[in-house]
Amino acid sequence: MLLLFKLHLPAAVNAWYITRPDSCILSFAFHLPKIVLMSESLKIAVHGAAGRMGRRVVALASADPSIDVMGAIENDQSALLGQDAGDLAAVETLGVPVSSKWPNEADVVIDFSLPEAIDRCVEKCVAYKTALVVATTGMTDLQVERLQNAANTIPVVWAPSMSLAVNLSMKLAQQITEKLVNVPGGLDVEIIERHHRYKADAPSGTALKFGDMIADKLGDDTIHVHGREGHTGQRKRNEIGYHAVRVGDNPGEHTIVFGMLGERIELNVAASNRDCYAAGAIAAAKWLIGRPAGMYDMFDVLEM
Ligand SMILES: NC(=O)C1=CN([C@@H]2O[C@H](COP(=O)(O)OP(=O)(O)OC[C@H]3O[C@@H](n4cnc5c(N)ncnc54)[C@H](OP(=O)(O)O)[C@@H]3O)[C@@H](O)[C@H]2O)C=CC1
Ligand SMILES: O=C(O)C1=N[C@H](C(=O)O)C[C@H](O)C1
Repeated sequence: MLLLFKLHLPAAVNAWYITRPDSCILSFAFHLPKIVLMSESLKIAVHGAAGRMGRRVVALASADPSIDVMGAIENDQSALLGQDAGDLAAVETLGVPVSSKWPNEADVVIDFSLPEAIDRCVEKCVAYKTALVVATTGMTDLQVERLQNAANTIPVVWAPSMSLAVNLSMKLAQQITEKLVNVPGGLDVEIIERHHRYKADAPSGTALKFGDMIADKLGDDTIHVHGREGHTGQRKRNEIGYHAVRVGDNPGEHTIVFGMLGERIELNVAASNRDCYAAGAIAAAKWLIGRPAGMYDMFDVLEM
């Protein structure tokens, strides 16, 4: 029997190979990419599998015939340990129990967890040379540094929003800023984000990324101001203001206000449900397989 597999190499070599199964080398040593047998399903483990996002990833991934959801990782205190991940996600029973044990056979881990959970996830993925999609927001600078170090060893996609519409809007926001940065009378940029009442971090990772990308075009002296209260004095020319609204079950909405004297533009991007993020993370997982170690984002995945 012959098996087909695809090999992604750092250089311009990226081709289809044919080999016999008994001569397959499943992974190269340190720094080199895994070779994934394309005749097999992509083995995905979900970190934070019982959470709001984890359940949607399980639901969408289990409906994809090219994916085998083989791990559903949760914290060792979770009341949901042992429950079937498919049942929790309200799809078919998958025979994959929610567990705190790390599945060492995964090709990719998709993480939608919490900052307090991310370090172990990164360590395990490095230890097992597993590709990693990180969607968790609110990480500390040190955690980001650790993730960046991990990307020297494994391929990582890291983005505060996996949504196509959000990533496109980020590019549009940069273009708008570029066009308006020197407008007579000056430009005021404010970012309003709205999320569900359960969200733990503020402002959203997405709002911060919008702010960073806009600041790139505004200039190095940009000041990031989080909310306003009291006798604040006049707004400074070089501020970006952030406002975090927490209401009901909003799955995520961002409005970037570009205010000028006499007119304004509001760029609004809103999710109707969480599937835009789950689908984006699954696309990132597929894209990541076979890539060399490195830090990637959704602009890479979406080729923007
Ligand atoms: N990049 C993107 O596109 C998106 C990112 N997000 C981000 O994803 C993260 C998760 O969001 P959401 O699903 O709403 O949050 P949830 O709180 O619903 O889910 C987080 C899950 O992680 C679990 N968890 C806690 N500790 C650990 C651990 N040590 N190991 C494994 N799992 C653990 C939690 O379990 P328990 O409840 O028992 O603590 C919970 O089930 C947030 O940071 C959010 O901002 C969300 C949407 C889109
Ligand atoms: O917690 C959420 O829900 C979301 N978090 C992400 C963020 O902080 O940017 C992405 C999305 O907006 C939903």
